[in-house]
Amino acid sequence: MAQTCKELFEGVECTVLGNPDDQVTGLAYRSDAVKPGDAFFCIVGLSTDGHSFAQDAIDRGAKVLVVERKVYLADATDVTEVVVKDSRKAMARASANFYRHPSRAFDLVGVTGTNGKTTTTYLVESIVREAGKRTGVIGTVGVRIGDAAQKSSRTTPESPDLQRMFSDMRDAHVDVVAMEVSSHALDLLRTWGADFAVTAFTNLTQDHLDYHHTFEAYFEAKAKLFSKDYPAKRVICIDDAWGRELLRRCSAAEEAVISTGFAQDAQIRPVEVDYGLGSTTVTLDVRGARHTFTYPLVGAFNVENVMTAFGIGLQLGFSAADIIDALSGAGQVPGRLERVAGPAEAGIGVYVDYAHTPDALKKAVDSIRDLTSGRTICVFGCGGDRDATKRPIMGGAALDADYVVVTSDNPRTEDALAIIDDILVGMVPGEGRYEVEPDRRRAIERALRIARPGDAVLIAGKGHEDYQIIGTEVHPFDDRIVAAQEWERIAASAGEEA
Ligand SMILES: CC(=O)N[C@H]1[C@@H](OP(=O)(O)OP(=O)(O)OC[C@H]2O[C@@H](n3ccc(=O)[nH]c3=O)[C@H](O)[C@@H]2O)O[C@H](CO)[C@@H](O)[C@@H]1O[C@H](C)C(=O)N[C@@H](C)C(=O)N[C@H](CCC(=O)O)C(=O)O
Ligand SMILES: Nc1ncnc2c1ncn2[C@@H]1O[C@H](COP(=O)(O)OP(=O)(O)OP(=O)(O)O)[C@@H](O)[C@H]1O
Ligand SMILES: N[C@H](CCC[C@H](N)C(=O)O)C(=O)O
Ligand SMILES: [Mg+2]
Repeated sequence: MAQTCKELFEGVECTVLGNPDDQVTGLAYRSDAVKPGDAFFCIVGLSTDGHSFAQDAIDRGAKVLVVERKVYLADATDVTEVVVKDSRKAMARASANFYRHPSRAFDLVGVTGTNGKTTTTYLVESIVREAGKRTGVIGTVGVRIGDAAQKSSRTTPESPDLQRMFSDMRDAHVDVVAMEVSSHALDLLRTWGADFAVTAFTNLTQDHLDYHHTFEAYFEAKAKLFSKDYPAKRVICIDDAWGRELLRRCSAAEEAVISTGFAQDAQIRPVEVDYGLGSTTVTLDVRGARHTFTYPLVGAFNVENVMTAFGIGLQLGFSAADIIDALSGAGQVPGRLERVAGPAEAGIGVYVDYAHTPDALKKAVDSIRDLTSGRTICVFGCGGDRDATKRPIMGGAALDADYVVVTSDNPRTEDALAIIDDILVGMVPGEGRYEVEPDRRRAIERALRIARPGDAVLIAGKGHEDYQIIGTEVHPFDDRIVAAQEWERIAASAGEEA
């Protein structure tokens, strides 16, 4: 794929210093990833300034530099400089231009909110597939085109990566792409220039205050997906005040909105819910029509996700009957209340879940506790180099369980014990109902040893992750595998003792 500078920057306000007919063969935003013929975007970042890597990019063969200020490289006369106001915005638009607006070739669904994005995109995927259509999925668990999966290091990739994925999906004749849109992505313009058919909101509770600083700024980042920058049909869960505010804004703009939630005035709302251990039966009122069905997800929060997915399905033009068939047969979302098989035979429910925010942890613990006859034991920790203010609140939320083993998540470059100290600040009223075991494998073992038939163990925070980041090293670690291994060891030693 190659384009002239002129084609690449169509629609971008810019000054081209050099030859506008120069051919660009690729896009890069990290100097060490530059290939000969690339355009390199110099981005003023949060920790460093991409302009200072311009020479490195040229040394690696960059043909075009996109800059917010001229870098005047003395020995780079054959390099074209494109001066723009905002490198990120220019990068997003140029990426869409470079791949020739692939998101116009399918229906793009964007799901945002603090929790529930991954789950909702998986449910949307089931709905589309049930109708015999092709899907693409982009999010925390990875990228999928039909059944072909790729790993991805971001929930929402940077714009050149995102548009390349869209282009691959267009080539695969995908009909609908369901993607998660993180608040970082909206703030950093990763989805700028993408054409959405439907955008959906799940909820807003505390997370990422290290990045956004205030709740209002966090909300306004999410709200961008519902602004005139992203015209689309909308689905909004109105169970919190932020969803209601979005509904107000979209209704004022006379947009096609479906509201969902437990709220009495939601257009899709539950009339009756019967929560089971492995499934839930719900009667939904869908704009006046009643539908009763059973689907294989548990917990009240998943009722919200199911309703949001239902709304997205309707906005995409699928019938209620097809949506219900799909939701009834939806598969397990990896690492979301995923049951570990071994202990189940001994009457102990062990669940791995990705709850890594206060609201998610509270809801996950409460959902398990409500379904368990015995005690609920929770193992969790908090990630390092991320919002530290959520740690004590998560400590308090975990105490909804009968017993808690506080451990490490991904400490990253922070001291694991210091993170645990932050968590314990919120656990004072729970004196005697928790213990600390910083080694995550030992903590999981400990919880499994404490559990008796009828009890449940919730291992929270890492869900589908198959690694643990300690310092800057990435070690293999998968809660589901570790729990199965530790259970096997415990069961074997119990067998020997008997
Ligand atoms: C907070 C955040 O999102 N930061 C993103 C941001 O980094 P930054 O502004 O700090 O960039 P920087 O390090 O100052 O560098 C400035 C520029 O110089 C470039 N550079 C830097 C070094 C070098 O040697 N050469 C070089 O060219 C960088 O590529 C960058 O373009 O821009 C970079 C690319 O330009 C991203 O890689 C980076 O994501 C970092 C790695 C990250 O961890 N992001 C996470 C928090 C994130 O986005 N998470 C959300 C999930 C949220 C959720 O669902 O819970 C996600 O969507 O994944
Ligand atoms: N609608 C919801 N409301 C509150 N908590 C939820 C909801 N849906 C899921 N959760 C909880 O949040 C965890 C993460 O769910 P999911 O992965 O679907 O969310 P996400 O928004 O994609 O998260 P991330 O920001 O990490 O991408 C689940 O494991 C569960 O504990
Ligand atoms: N998308 C989330 C993932 C957190 C998962 C948790 N295991 C951690 O490492 O903190 C984030 O970047 O905040
Ligand atoms: Mg996700």
